[in-house]
Amino acid sequence: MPTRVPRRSMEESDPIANAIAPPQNESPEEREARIQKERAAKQVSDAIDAELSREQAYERKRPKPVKILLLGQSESGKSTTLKNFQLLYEPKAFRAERASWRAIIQLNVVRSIHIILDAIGRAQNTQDRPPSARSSISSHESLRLDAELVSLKMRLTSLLDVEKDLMKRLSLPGSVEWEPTERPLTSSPRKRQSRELAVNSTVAWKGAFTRPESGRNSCDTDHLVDWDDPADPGVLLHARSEDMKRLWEHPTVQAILEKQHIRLQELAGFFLDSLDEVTSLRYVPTDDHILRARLKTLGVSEHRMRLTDPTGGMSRDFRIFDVGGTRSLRAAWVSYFDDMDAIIFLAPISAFDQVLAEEPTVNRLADSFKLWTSIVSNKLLQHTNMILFLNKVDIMHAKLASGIRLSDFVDSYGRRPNDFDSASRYLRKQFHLILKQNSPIPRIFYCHLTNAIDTESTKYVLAGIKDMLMRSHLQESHLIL
Ligand SMILES: Nc1nc2c(ncn2[C@@H]2O[C@H](COP(=O)(O)OP(=O)(O)OP(=O)(O)O)[C@@H](O)[C@H]2O)c(=O)[nH]1
Ligand SMILES: [Mg+2]
Repeated sequence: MPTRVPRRSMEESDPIANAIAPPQNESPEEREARIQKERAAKQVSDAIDAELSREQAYERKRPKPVKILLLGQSESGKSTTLKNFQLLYEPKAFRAERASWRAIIQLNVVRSIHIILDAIGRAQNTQDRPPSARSSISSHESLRLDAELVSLKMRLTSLLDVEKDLMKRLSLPGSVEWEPTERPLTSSPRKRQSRELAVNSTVAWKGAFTRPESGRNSCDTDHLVDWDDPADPGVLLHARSEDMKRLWEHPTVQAILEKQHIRLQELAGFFLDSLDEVTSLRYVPTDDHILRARLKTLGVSEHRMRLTDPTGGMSRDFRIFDVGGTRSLRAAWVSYFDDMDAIIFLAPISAFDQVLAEEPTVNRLADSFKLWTSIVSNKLLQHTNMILFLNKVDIMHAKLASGIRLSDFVDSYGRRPNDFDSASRYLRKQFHLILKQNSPIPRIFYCHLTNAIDTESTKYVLAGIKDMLMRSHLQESHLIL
């Protein structure tokens, strides 16, 4: 026969009731004081509840933010486009970050110098080999390093310390990584190993270089940098400025770079033509320099800004998402596809003769076409506005003008003229065709030829996009007819 378990009292079975039960043997005065306290606590709790419901009601009534996702392969210009948005709509905050960008530009300079030193090293190795070993790379044989070049090389090796110092300051735990990247600058089979700095966008790395007392909205750029810092790498860069210039302008260096197919001017974060400014003692980057600074993105960063519609005077919250474009990071994009109002897809058309840093067998333009196809055909994005930026048109102009032929890399271009208008029209048509043939439901093709480091022209493109999105967003919210 089952034995009956006696029912426990409420206090015994419920630990919460147990905890808040009045103490035993309470005197009438103690009871009164307790009741007063409980009444006051309930008033506070009711006030918090009322505030929460008011906030929830406000959130429900408030129009949803306009969401924009920036997509495209690595180095396509996503972060640069975000910088343009910030410069246009949050100029104070953008400029308050100059000290951090100063450090990145210094790193970019040192990286370019290292690429040159590595190239000289390779040329020297070739020269030092016995003639029998040199026969297969005979194009390097005519190069001779003069005494000046050898001593420049030795002196500039000290810049390694600048790199180390900047890295130490940037290296908040988990904030940055050195990405070992293959960096072949052309489709040439020759591979070169070089390292590129990448920052995890979720970490506040920018704080490492801004003086705490300067504040985020400080406009006084001179106060952003700690000029008395004895470890400021700007001092050594200034001391080596002439050496760097002589190295970069040295005819033998130019010949070595050409022979090794290295086009430094096209490299992200190229500042060797601005060494006077960048290495001056009290250098603070201009807006243009910040746009040209290169820092690879890891992860996804969200930027919030409040934009105003100039006609109706209405304001809307905008959220812009910037992602890392390297192949290994693309799987993370899909979790941001839901609920986006627009995607700005960047295809750097000047990269038609380059390969991916992370996958040296893949042509960069082919990768952009493939990526665009997969984005426009994605069902999760069928209602999302697609805005295509055919970016880096400045480099495209220069490349075609220098005689590099699009048809050598894009067979279907055939015998069309090798000028910018024909080439850009052709590529634009190909991207349009892909959109038409692959979109799950018909959509408008918005396309702009852009140079994201040119603030003036980009300003108009972004303002147009903002107005278009604001209007369609308001219509959807039934706030305008
Ligand atoms: N000349 C030129 N340079 C550009 C243009 N757009 C971007 N850049 C430069 O190209 C480099 C790469 O741009 P980013 O914006 O960092 O590229 P990203 O797409 O964010 O790259 P990941 O973060 O690796 O995905 C930067 O140094 C930019 O200054 C352009 O239209 N013309
Ligand atoms: Mg980026």
